[in-house]
Amino acid sequence: PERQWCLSDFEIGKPLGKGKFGRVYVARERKSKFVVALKVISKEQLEKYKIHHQLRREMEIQYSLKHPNVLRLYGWFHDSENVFLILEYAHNGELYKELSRKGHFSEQQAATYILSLTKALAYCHDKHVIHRDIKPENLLLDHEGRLKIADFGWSVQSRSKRHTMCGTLDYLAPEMVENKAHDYAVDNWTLGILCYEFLYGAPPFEADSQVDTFKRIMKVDLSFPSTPYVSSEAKHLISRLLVKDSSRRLSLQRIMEHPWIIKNANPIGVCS
Ligand SMILES: CC[C@@H](NC(=O)c1cc2[nH]nc(NC(=O)c3ccc(N4CCN(C)CC4)cc3)c2s1)c1ccccc1
Repeated sequence: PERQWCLSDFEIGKPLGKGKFGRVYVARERKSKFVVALKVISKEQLEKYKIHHQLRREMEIQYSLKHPNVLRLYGWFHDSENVFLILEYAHNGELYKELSRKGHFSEQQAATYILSLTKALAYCHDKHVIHRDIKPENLLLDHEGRLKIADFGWSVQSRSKRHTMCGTLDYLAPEMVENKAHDYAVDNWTLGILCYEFLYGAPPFEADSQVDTFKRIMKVDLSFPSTPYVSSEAKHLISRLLVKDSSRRLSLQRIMEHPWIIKNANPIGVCS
């Protein structure tokens, strides 16, 4: 069976990030010198926010997923105060930092990331997992610049549960904004949002207030700026994903076969 880990097995390095629940540090396993990311969640927080079931689901889901574009969960352990998740280390950090640094991605870079995401989501949906919280903050880059989906804190095993979402509305599909039962197609909508944001540098329904974003999502108030230049194939793909009726959104399979993806994406998932 998997060996039992404990904190003294690791040398803890610098903090990598802070989420609503917990913090992540780079760490190195002493014997193998293998570098990981250690996510620490205090048991006090688990009690306070009653997120045991969410954490358990995140662990079970992420532990079972083994895909090149999904961040691995290698194991976990706990001590008297904390629960520790031993996660794959993504050496190049958060994709959104690269996006804000570059302003927007080239069509090749954007298509490569969208293809990686689509393959990862097809794999997750195959295992009846809906991530539901795909946004640039949850996308990491490994040492080769390969995209990794992280933080399955909001994912569910196919049955859609009622829950309150926190954070930005920008990525929420209409059925989630309306808190209707939703299905896998929410992730397809989000792919449309991300494709737009990768190419233009901002999400399509951004507004000054949450209420206005809400209204723009419900109206699917989509428009394409004249700069930067974006090909009509890219706009076609985005328009076939940002569709209110979830049953009419382009399927993951059809995204992989879309002319813009075929023409621009690097199939090995890494751009030169
Ligand atoms: C996605 C959020 C989630 N994060 C994880 O689970 C995370 C899991 C995981 N594995 N590897 C990571 N790597 C980094 O965070 C990272 C950040 C910056 C880096 N660089 C800075 C710039 N430099 C030029 C190159 C190196 C390198 C690695 C993270 S974050 C989370 C959830 C709850 C609490 C905290 C964090």
